[in-house]
Parts: sequence; structure tokens; C-alpha cells
Amino acid sequence: MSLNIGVIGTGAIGQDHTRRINQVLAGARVVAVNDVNRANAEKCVADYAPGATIFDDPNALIADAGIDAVLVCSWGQTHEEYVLATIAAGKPCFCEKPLATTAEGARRIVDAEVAAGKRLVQVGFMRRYDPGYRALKRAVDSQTGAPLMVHAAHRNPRVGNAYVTPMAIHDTLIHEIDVLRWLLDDDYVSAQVLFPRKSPHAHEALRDPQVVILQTAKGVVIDVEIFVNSRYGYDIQCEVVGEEGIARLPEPMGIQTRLNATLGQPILMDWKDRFIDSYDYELTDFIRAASAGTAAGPTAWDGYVAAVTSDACVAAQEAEGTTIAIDLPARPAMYG
Ligand SMILES: NC(=O)c1ccc[n+]([C@@H]2O[C@H](COP(=O)([O-])OP(=O)(O)OC[C@H]3O[C@@H](n4cnc5c(N)ncnc54)[C@H](O)[C@@H]3O)[C@@H](O)[C@H]2O)c1
Ligand SMILES: O[C@H]1[C@H](O)[C@@H](O)[C@H](O)[C@@H](O)[C@H]1O
Repeated sequence: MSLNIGVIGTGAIGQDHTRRINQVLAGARVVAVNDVNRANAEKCVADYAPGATIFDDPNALIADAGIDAVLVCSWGQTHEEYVLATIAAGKPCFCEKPLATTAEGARRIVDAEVAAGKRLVQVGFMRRYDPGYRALKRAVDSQTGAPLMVHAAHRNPRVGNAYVTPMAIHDTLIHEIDVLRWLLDDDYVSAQVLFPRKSPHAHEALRDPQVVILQTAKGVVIDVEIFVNSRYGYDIQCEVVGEEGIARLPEPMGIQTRLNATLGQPILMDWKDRFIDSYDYELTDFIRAASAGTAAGPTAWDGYVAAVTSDACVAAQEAEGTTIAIDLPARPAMYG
């Protein structure tokens, strides 16, 4: 039996997920879509979901008896409302990051899921599914000894004018916030942000680059460079320094050339290409679990921890150079 999915938010990633569900993956179909911008919904249906129903009301889509599960791919500040409504309908929900734009909002989702008594939410932290990060985790767990430090970088070639300083945390660093605590099996205890000299490519409302320093409960010190005007490429770096050696995230596959006295390898420019396999794997996991009426993968608790950590990092941006403590409440039993 095929899982009937409704997608709320049919912009860049909503369309890309619709394409992969309808054209690449097995076991599910996107049969309904909603977008505040109807033209985006129409384009998504025309390109990737012929025959799907366009709902003008997202809550009607969530409640519709023909919809088994919901993908929330709208702007971050709208996620909480739709995820809560999907939990209330008792349906599995895949929510793109961030789960909510405030820690309080993410906590309301955790509480609703706990009250529902079973997992219904998967957060779109796709890097946990990336073969490179998975190989890195195996090396960190079994070869390089207890981790001491992590050096990471998250570089985008450019961003639009709507992207302002706190978004470097909520929109960009949030991937490292999630994947590094998964990689290290650890939680954060403090955050500090340093601002190097500003890139001339950064617009007025954006301080870019930034360096975020996170410390973990086990004593690991992590530095993450966020540089969203790198110009040269979409580049994700991660190196874990352990007691016995160093493990590095592999570069994405690319043809190496020896040409004109130069050793060359292309660098990707778009996030869609960098994690293309991971998006396929995370949605495969979602379809499998949702077909059994539940959810798998990154949890609402992971989304909540990311929100608490993000808030601390934004406070650390505002208090430039000051170390901000991160306090997490006890983890509900449902999340292991
Ligand atoms: N996991 C990843 O790597 C990744 C990559 C890109 C985006 N994202 C996340 O996905 C979400 C969407 O990002 P995007 O790049 O596709 O943005 P986008 O602007 O291209 O698309 C968002 C769509 O949501 C629609 N929308 C906004 N508010 C809505 C509402 N209240 N109800 C219904 N539709 C609404 C917009 O009209 C737009 O079509 C964001 O939360 C973003 O952080 C995740
Ligand atoms: O929404 C995108 C996406 O999450 C990318 O993976 C990240 O590199 C960008 O910085 C962010 O703006």
C-alpha cells in the first residue's frame, strides 16, 4: 500500500522532496500540496505531482482523511503550527529544519508528542544520513580514540539580502549543532561567537564570517566557521581530533583532473547537490516508519535541543566574545 503524503510549502525544498517522493523513492505519493503562494503549489503539481490536489487551507490538508502523513517545508516560523496540527490529527510528520524558531515552540511540540504517546515527528536533519558523516562516525567511534576537538566549516557561496546575522545560527549552523552532537554522542554546555573582519561581500545587516565555539559535556571544544559569502563554493568541512588520531569528513565525489600542470577537482556550488543522497535516505526512513503509523530518525527532542542551542548561540552573537551557558532539561523517556 502506498503512503499518501501532503506537502505544506512548495518552494525550493518542498518541490525537491515532492520530486524525490514521486520520481525516485518507492512506497509513497505526494497527493496534496499547499502553499501561501498558490503559483508555487501549481508549479509543484505541474512539474512533479500531476493530479495532486491543491489545498488553499493547510489545516484542511492535515485533517483530510485521504492524507496519511505530512511534510512541512514552509518557512521556519510556520513549522510549529503545522507540526502541532499534524500531531493533533495523529499523523506522522516530517518537518524541515528548524522544528520551531524558538526553544519554547520546539518544547510545545515535544510535549504534544509525549502526550500523544508515540513518535510522530521526524526533523529534517539530513546530515545524519550522509554516507560521509556516517563513515566519519564509524571512525570516531572505533579508530581515533576519545574526541578532544572538532574543527568544522560551513560555507555557502552567497546569500540573499533577507539573510541576516542570526540566520547564520538558525538557518545554517543548525546543521552542525545537530550533526556534531550525534557524531560525538554528547550535548553542549556553552557557546561563544567571534566575528573576524567582515567580508566586503556581506551586506549591511549581515556580519560574515563568524566563528562559533561550542563546548560539550564531555569536554570537547568545537570551532565552526560559518562563512556564507565564500564565493568559491558550497563547502562543508569537519575534522575530529581524537586521543589516537584524526578523522576527516570525505570530500564529495568529483572527477580529479591532471591538466595544464594543475591537479584539479570541482567544488559544488549548491546545497541541493551536496546532500542529495542524504535527502533520499531520510525520506526513505520517513516513508518506512510513517507507513507503520510512526516516525524514525532525528526526533522532536533533537529539534528542541537544536533550538535551545541556537538561542544560546544567538545570545552569544549579541554578547560578542562572551561565553553563554547552555542548560538542557531532562530528556523525556520517550527519546531514550
Ligand atoms: N535540510 C536542508 O538542507 C534544507 C535546505 C533548504 C531549506 N531547508 C528548510 O526548508 C524550509 C523551506 O526552505 P526553502 O529553501 O524551500 O524556502 P522557499 O522560500 O524556497 O520555500 C518556502 C515555501 O513555503 C511557502 N510558505 C511560506 N509560509 C507558508 C505558510 N504559512 N503556509 C504554507 N506555505 C508557506 C512559501 O510561499 C514558499 O513557497 C526552511 O525551513 C528551510 O530552513 C532545509
Ligand atoms: O537553508 C539552507 C540549507 O539548510 C543549507 O544546507 C545551508 O547550508 C544554508 O546555509 C541554509 O540557508
